[in-house]
Amino acid sequence: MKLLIAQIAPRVGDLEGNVRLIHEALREAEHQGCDLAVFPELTVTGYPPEDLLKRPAFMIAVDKAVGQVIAGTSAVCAVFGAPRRDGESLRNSVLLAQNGKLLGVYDKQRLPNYGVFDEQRYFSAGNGTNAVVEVNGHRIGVGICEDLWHDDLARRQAEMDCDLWVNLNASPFHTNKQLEREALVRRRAMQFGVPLVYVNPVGGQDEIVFDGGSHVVDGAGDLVLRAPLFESWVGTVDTESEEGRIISPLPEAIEQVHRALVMGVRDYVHRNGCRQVVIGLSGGIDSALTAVIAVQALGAENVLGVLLPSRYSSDHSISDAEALVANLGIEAVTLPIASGVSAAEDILADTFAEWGKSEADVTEENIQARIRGLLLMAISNKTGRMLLTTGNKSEMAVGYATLYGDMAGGFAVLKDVYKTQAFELSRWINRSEEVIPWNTISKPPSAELRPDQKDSDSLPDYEVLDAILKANIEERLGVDEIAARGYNRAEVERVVRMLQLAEYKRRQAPPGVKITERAFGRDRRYPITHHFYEWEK
Ligand SMILES: Nc1ncnc2c1ncn2[C@@H]1O[C@H](COP(=O)(O)OP(=O)(O)OC[C@H]2O[C@@H]([n+]3cccc(C(=O)O)c3)[C@H](O)[C@@H]2O)[C@@H](O)[C@H]1O
Ligand SMILES: Nc1ncnc2c1ncn2[C@@H]1O[C@H](COP(=O)(O)OP(=O)(O)OP(=O)(O)O)[C@@H](O)[C@H]1O
Ligand SMILES: NC(=O)CC[C@H](N)C(=O)O
Repeated sequence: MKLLIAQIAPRVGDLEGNVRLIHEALREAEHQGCDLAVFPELTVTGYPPEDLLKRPAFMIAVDKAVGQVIAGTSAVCAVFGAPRRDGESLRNSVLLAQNGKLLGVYDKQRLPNYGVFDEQRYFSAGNGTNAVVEVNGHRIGVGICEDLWHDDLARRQAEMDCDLWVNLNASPFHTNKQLEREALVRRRAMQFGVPLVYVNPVGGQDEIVFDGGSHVVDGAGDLVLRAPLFESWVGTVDTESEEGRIISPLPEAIEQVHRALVMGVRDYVHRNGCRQVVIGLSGGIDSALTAVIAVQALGAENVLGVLLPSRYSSDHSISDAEALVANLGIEAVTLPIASGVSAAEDILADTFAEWGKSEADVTEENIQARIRGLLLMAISNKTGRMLLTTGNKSEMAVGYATLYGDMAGGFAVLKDVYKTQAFELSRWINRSEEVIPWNTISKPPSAELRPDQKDSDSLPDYEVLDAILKANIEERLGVDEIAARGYNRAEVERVVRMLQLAEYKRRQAPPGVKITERAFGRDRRYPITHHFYEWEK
C-alpha cells in the first residue's frame, strides 16, 4: 500500500487555509499514485481549537469545511481529523473519504485531560466502533493520538484484523518527546503485527509547539521512515517496498530546544499579525539569548535592540550589548533612562517623605525596570513591533522580575528555559563562532538595579536553585524529599516559598514556549490564593 504522510502546519481556526493545505497534499498523493493520505489530528480546525468549539458559528463553518474536503477527494482516500457534531455530543473524529464520498468515521476514545490538554471540556469519547475501515480492499485500523498511549485499548485494537494502523496526532513538543513516541509506536506495531503510521503536525500555537517527527514502523517494530522534526514535510511510503524511505536524524536535546524556541517565536509573532520585534538589551545573557532566537526566527532586519542604561549600568553592560548588536547585525538605539527615573522619583519624593519612607529600597529598583518597560512599550506602540520579554524559568519561578517592568511585553521567549539551560544554550549557539559575546556568558548575572548588585545576593546559585525548582515543579517533590537529596533545608524552604508566592506574577506574565514536561501555564495550574504551605510557618 502506498501512503502519503502529510506533516503539515494547520493553523487554529484558519479553516479555509487548512482545507487548502489538505487539498494540496491530496493532489500530491494523486500524483504519486497513493492509496491513502494521512493527516494530523483535527486537521481542519488545527489543535487545540479550545472554546472556539463552543461557538455555533465555528461549528457551522467546520461542517462546511469538512464538506469541502470530502467533495475534493478523488481516488486517494483522505484520512483527516475534524470535530464532529453527533446529536448533543461533540466528537474528536477521523474521517475517511474517497471519490467525493465518506467511507468511514472514527471517534477518539481516550480524551486527554492532563497537562496542556482539556479535551473532556469539549468532546465525548467514542466507543470504538468503526475503528477499522476498508479502503481499496485493505483493512485500515484508525486511532487518534492519546488512544495509542493506553495498554487496555491497545489490547483490544490488537485483536482487530487489520493490514495497517494509522494514528493521527497533535502531540506537543517537550525535550526528547520523540524518543517516547517512537518507543511507544514500535511497541504497538509489534503488538498489532502490522505497519503503524504516526502523523504529527508542525507549528507553534500559543505556548505549545508541534515538532512533527511523523514516522512509520513495520510490524516487526523496525523504524522504516522518520520525517524531519520542526518542518512541514509531505512524502510517501510504500509498505511493500523500501524505495524512497527516509530516516531523518533526531537532533540532540539542546538542538531540539533551540529549534522549538525558534519555531515558537516565529509562529507566535507571525500568526498574531506581526513581523517585527523589539528587545531591551542589557548586556546580560537572557536578553542576548532572546535576541539571537528572535533573529533566527524572524531575520536580523526584523529585530530592534534598545540599550537603556541607568546610573547603575556597568561599562561592560553597554559594551557587551553593543558587541551583540554588531555580531547579529541588528538595528539598535540607546535611550539613557536616568532622567525618566528621576522624574518618577521626584513626583513621589514629597509624599514618600511625609510617610517617612524616603530611603531607597526595592521601590526605586522597580521604578527603573518600569521606566524601561514604559519606553519599550512606547517603541512597540509607535512601530508596531511586538516586545519580547527576557525572563527565564528560574526567575519566573521565584518572582525575580518586576510586574509592569521587565515583565511588560507580548511573548516570553525563555519562560520555560531554566537559567542553567540558558547558559547551556548560549554556549551551544557559540559552538563554532562567537554569536553571544563570551563576556556576557562568563560574567556573574546581575539585574544592575542598585550598585554592585548580583543575582547571587538574593538567590541561591543557579545550579542549586534550578535543581530545587526542577525537583518541586517537574517531580512534584516536597521540601523534605528535596532536602533529603542533600540540599540545605532552610534554602529549600525559601525556594519553595518564593515559588508558591510568585504565582500571582506568573498569572500576569506573557505566554512563552513550552519545552519541558511541566511549563508554567496550562501544565501547572495552582490557585493564586491558597493556604497550603509546604514550608515551616
Ligand atoms: N498575591 C498577590 N496578588 C497580586 N498582587 C500582589 C500579590 N502579592 C503581592 N502583590 C503586589 O505585587 C507587588 C510586588 O511585585 P513587584 O512590584 O513586581 O516587585 P517585587 O517582587 O517586590 O520586586 C521585584 C523583584 O524582582 C527583582 N528583579 C527585578 C527586575 C529584573 C530582575 C532580573 O534580574 O531579572 C529582577 C528585583 O530585584 C526584586 O527582587 C507588591 O507591591 C504587591 O502590591
Ligand atoms: N540597561 C538595560 N538596557 C536595556 N534593557 C535592559 C537593561 N537592563 C535591563 N534591561 C531589560 O530588562 C531585562 C531584565 O534585566 P536584568 O538585567 O534586570 O535581568 P537578567 O535576568 O539578568 O537579564 P539579562 O540576563 O538580559 O541581563 C533584560 O533582559 C532587558 O530586556
Ligand atoms: N492530542 C493528544 O491526544 C495528545 C496526547 C498524547 N499523549 C501526546 O502525545 O501528547
